Amino acid sequence: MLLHNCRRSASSEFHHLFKLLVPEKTLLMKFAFSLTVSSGVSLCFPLALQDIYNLCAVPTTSQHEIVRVVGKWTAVFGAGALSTYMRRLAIEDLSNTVAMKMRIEFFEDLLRKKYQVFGENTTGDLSHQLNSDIWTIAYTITNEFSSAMRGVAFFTGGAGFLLYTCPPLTMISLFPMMALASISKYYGNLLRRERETQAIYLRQLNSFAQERLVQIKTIKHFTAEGIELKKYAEKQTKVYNKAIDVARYSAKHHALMEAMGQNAVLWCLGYGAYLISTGSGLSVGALTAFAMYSVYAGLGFRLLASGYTELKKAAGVYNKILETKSSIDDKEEILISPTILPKSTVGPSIIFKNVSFTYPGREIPVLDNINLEIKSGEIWGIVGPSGCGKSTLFHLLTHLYAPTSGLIYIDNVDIHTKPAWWARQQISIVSQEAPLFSGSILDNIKYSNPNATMEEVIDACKRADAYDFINNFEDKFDSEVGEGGSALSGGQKQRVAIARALLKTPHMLLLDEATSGLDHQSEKTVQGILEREVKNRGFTVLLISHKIRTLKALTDRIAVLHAGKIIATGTFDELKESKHI
Ligand SMILES: Nc1ncnc2c1ncn2[C@@H]1O[C@H](COP(=O)(O)OP(=O)(O)OP(=O)(O)O)[C@@H](O)[C@H]1O
Repeated sequence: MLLHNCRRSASSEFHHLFKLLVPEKTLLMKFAFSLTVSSGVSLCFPLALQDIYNLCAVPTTSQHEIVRVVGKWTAVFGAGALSTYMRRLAIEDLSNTVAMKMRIEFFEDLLRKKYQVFGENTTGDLSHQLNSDIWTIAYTITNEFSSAMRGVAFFTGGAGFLLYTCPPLTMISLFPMMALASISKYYGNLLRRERETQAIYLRQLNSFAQERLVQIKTIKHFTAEGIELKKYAEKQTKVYNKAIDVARYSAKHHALMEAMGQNAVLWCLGYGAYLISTGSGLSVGALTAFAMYSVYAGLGFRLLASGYTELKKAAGVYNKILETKSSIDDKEEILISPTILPKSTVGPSIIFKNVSFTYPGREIPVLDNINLEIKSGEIWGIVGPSGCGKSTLFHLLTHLYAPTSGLIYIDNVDIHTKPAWWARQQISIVSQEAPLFSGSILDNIKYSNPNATMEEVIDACKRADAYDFINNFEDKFDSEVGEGGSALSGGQKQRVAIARALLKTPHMLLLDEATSGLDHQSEKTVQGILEREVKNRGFTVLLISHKIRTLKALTDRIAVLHAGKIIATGTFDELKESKHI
């Protein structure tokens, strides 16, 4: 019963895996055809040897006969070489096609994943799955599958020939193969378990390295290179030790397989020699072909066994990918080609009604029964001590998370009755980090509006006070910003981020401590830009700031948050009077 279940689960695992090949019908047909021909031709090799040996055994053989036999087999092996070429090409095409399609589909799945479920996997883990794991699967279901199929052909062809020509000899050469079967099964299971652990260690190493390289500046600031190197070396040693365990089992497996395979031939030849010596009628040519077929049968068995082990491993890796893939509930609708909204004359109203929120996996609510009514085009300040939930309010408005209870309205529309992009499309957010992508300044600015004209880009840059410094760069708008914008100063990065936010023609502007990471001069510049833009109105503004000057100069009203609750709302002067700010 247990065995039956194991077989059933292995076949359903493989079924999942091979479904990946189904769409590639043309390539599969090329592959199947070339595999059949090349395996068939390989199986003929011992027959060719048998022919030649038999010619040698007859001293009166004519030269013409030798040329004819050699010519016939040369043509057969020529066709075999052609089919091997086709098979290799079809396999490579298949693996790369499967990997390409899987990667695009997986990447799309990641982009569709709701932000709130994203945090369950580290980025290192995801990029390992996207690159390495998908390649392992694509490679295995093509290359290893091809080897396993050749194994089937060699084993059945070889064993069939043996049985047909001399059953007693067959029993002798197949006996070591029975031993091989149980050895392979034992080591196959052991290796699969060990390799799974090895893959986990490798992923941990990958995630660690990726995070450290992203944070290289922090490492340098804390002169922590030595500590990080030690940690990396420890993790790498764990990977190495596991790899050696795997290698040890694998080496034992191969050594036993080799010894058994050689013994199969040796015992078979020995017994064959005995049969010839007893005058049984067995020819030297037939014995040679027989010995070669027993090699084929052994080799076929070996290919089949290792193909099976590798396919099981790939099935495990594929299961992990299927687990990472989002369920329907974890996905959100995405815009394939973003549409830019027309400029609004006045921004929308925003209402938070009895909104409470607890982060997934946490128990204590971060926001507790928030009620806020922001009128169309108003500028609101959000203030409160660190950790009181100010940024979380923005996360809910931009639909990155859904409230645990309560409703959020934009222009009297409950945002959760709309796809997530509906709210995001109307919002531009400028935060402390100014996250940029590697690429040119122009790429980064047009990120919010890929169809913008150069005039619109220049206008946004002028409004963001970025035009002059961009123009002073040697490559102007084509200048590279470096990874994460590392080739720009903090103030320049922030101004590029503001230009990008403005080019989107937002209906709502969310400013999250947009100037707090800057030096005094840059802060003054960026502050000035924001004051100018915010005063221009045309959008509703929510701004998180600790700066009294900003709050006084810009806001119509302010909400004071404390431990996730709104404890006061009013104008700057009212709140000053009541000593809330
Ligand atoms: N992704 C998250 N998962 C779990 N808890 C989180 C997450 N993000 C924030 N928190 C917690 O929620 C609380 C509010 O965080 P939030 O970033 O909203 O505070 P804030 O008022 O903006 O703080 P600051 O002024 O320091 O930026 C904090 O206690 C924080 O630890």
